[in-house]
Amino acid sequence: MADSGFASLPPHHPQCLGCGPDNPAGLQLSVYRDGDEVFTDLAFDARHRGAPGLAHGGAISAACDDLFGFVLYVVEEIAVTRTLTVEYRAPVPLGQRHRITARLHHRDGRRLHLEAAGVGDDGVTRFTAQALFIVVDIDHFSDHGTEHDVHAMFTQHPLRTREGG
Ligand SMILES: CCCCCCCCCCCCCC(=O)SCCNC(=O)CCNC(=O)[C@H](O)C(C)(C)COP(=O)(O)OP(=O)(O)OC[C@H]1O[C@@H](n2cnc3c(N)ncnc32)[C@H](O)[C@@H]1OP(=O)(O)O
Repeated sequence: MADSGFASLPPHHPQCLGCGPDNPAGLQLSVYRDGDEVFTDLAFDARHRGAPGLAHGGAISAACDDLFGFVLYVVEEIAVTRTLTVEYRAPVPLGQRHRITARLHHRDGRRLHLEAAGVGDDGVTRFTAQALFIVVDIDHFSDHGTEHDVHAMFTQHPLRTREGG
C-alpha cells in the first residue's frame, strides 16, 4: 500500500528474501518509516502457507526479521540478527492484511534490542517479536558476498555515507 506522507525505505538489496523486488520467492516487503518506527503492510499468500488457510510460522518470522533490518535506518548502524523470538498469539489467515511495526526498544553497546508487532486490519494482534541485533561493520559481509554485491548492497543505502563509501 502506498502510504503517502511516510518515507519509503529502499530494500536491503534487490534479491533480499524479505524485501527484494527481484526475488519472486521473497516476501517483497515495502517498508516505510514513521518517526522512530518502521512498518510494512503484508498479506501472506499461498506461497507462505503453513496449515490450510494459514501463514507458515517461518514466513511470519522472516517478515519480522527483515523488518527489524529496516530499524537500522533509524538507528543508523549496520547490524545482524543474533537472536529472534516470535510469539505466535493467534493464527494468521492467508489474504488478511497485517501491519507489522518495528522499533528499537533499547541499545546496550553493540546490542540493539528490537521489538515488533503484527496487527490485522481487524485490530487483532496476532504476533509479536523481539530480536537482538549486533552491530557489525561492512567487513562482516565481505567473506561471503562478492565485492561487487557487497558494494552494491551499500551504495544504495543512506548508511553508506557513514562508512565513507
Ligand atoms: C539498513 C542498513 C544496511 C543493511 C544492513 C545489513 C543488511 C541487513 C539485512 C537484514 C536482514 C534481516 C536480518 C538478517 O537476516 S541478518 C542474517 C542472520 N544473522 C547472521 O547471519 C548473524 C550470524 N552471527 C554472527 O555473525 C555473529 O554471531 C555476530 C556478528 C552477530 C556477533 O559475533 P561477534 O563475534 O562480533 O560478537 P560476540 O559473539 O562477541 O557478541 C557481541 C556482543 O553481544 C553479546 N551477546 C551475544 N549474544 C547475546 C545474547 N543472546 N544475549 C545478550 N547478549 C548477547 C555478547 O556478549 C557481546 O557483548 P559485548 O561483550 O560486546 O558486551
